Amino acid sequence: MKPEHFPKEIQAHLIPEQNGKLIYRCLGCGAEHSIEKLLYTCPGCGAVLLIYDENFDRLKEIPGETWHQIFDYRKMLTIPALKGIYRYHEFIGPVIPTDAIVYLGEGHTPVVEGNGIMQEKAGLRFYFKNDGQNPSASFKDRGMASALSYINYLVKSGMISDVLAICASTGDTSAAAALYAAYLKPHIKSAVLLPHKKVTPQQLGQPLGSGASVFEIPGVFDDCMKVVEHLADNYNVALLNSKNAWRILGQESYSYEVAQDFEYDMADKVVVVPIGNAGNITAVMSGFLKFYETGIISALPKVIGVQSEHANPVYKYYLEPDPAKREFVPMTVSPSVAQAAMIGNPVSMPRVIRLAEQYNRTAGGQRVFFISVTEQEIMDWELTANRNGHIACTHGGESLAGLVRALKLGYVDKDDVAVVDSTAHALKFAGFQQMYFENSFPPEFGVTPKPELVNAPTLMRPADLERVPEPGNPLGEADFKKFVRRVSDEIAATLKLTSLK
Ligand SMILES: N[C@@H](CCOP(=O)(O)O)C(=O)O
Repeated sequence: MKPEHFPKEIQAHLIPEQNGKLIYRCLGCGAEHSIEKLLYTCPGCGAVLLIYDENFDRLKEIPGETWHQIFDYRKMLTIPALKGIYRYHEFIGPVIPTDAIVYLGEGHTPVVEGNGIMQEKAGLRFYFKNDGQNPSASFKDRGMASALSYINYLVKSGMISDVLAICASTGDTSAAAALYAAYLKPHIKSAVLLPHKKVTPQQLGQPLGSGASVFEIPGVFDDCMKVVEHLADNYNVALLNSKNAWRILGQESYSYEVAQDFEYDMADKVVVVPIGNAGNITAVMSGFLKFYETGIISALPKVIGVQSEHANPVYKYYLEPDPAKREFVPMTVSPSVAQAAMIGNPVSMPRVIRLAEQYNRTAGGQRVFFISVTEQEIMDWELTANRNGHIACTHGGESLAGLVRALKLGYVDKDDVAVVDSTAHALKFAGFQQMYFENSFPPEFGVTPKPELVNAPTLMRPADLERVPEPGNPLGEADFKKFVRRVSDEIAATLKLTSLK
């Protein structure tokens, strides 16, 4: 549909204008800095930043119902720049002109309801939001679309050139960074730092395939992150981790989509996300707060942040009920099947502390909860979900395990409706499924397979057949007939099939 065919009152809002006045604000000293320079930490005190729109109040002048129509009508447009996360342009990057927006198919990921079996097992109605169906197969594409669109805008405006984008990664961020940077060739090149042997083969293949410079570093993600921070402080590089506040803006699209997916009715809703570097839960809280402040939603959903007990520094911080006594202690992580979240010192921790407090205060009571789950629970829930028609990754399993535990702890009510984040595609973490099926987990994971969740292929090679087909060496007609009949008979016997004759 063309803009002129939409209702008159919506036409004026349909194509967003370059607007807003964005600034970086320091979460430590409160100083404000211009966005014309790429900043990751406050030049004054070194604390992390968030981006605020000084003209945000103009968005409140549009009634909530009108915003619903704007976003709903934008769904029907065929303008690529507005097909992804920038459907919510006014909230994500109002300073970015539409011709600088990079769209690779990110966002608007499916929301798939758990079937009857799963809902009964979980104890409440829930949906998976499949962020593995983003272009690089994880939610990081939301943040990269935002960060790289902004960098593209700076390049197009002549403010920067020959950008070397760099990140540390447990595997998803690097795939997304390399993909978006490759699209913006030759202006942007990328380099990614990965902890050696701590990303899956699929994740290692992604930045290599996109042409990034890939560096494997001894240690864990937290060590890589320190190197990237050092590089960003001392060299001319663009840091693409979620320390870069533009990433957070893009990842807020997750909340906007959940709101739109549920017709902006967030009462009795629960949004469950795993926590690693903590950029995601930061963005989720920030996004819902912005929609609430502008009247687009009239209730704040509960937000549940889930961590594995092998990497749960955020959960441990919130174990202390008295906010004045809480102290954040980075932890040494142990091997985890939720490998992308194997992070002991999340860079966004100060943002989580700030936004969780604001979220609960705005809601008038506790709406943000933190849960820790075992490696066993993560694997069991992931495999159970996938046996019931989902494509959840281990982090999806972690989220679902967290939801079930939150229900038991009374944070969630059985009549609530939950949206569970599967942050990446199951295929990225297929190796953990294989370890489960083969009972080959190293002892430090603490995972023992449940026989009913184990699966393995059966080789059908009837012993009495002298010859079977081989590539490039087909059987003669008689041998082939025999082969088909014998293999069919064995499959039928194994599956106890009833004969039609
Ligand atoms: N899980 C992440 C770790 C880095 O997170 P980021 O959001 O700060 O980039 C990954 O996939 O690398």
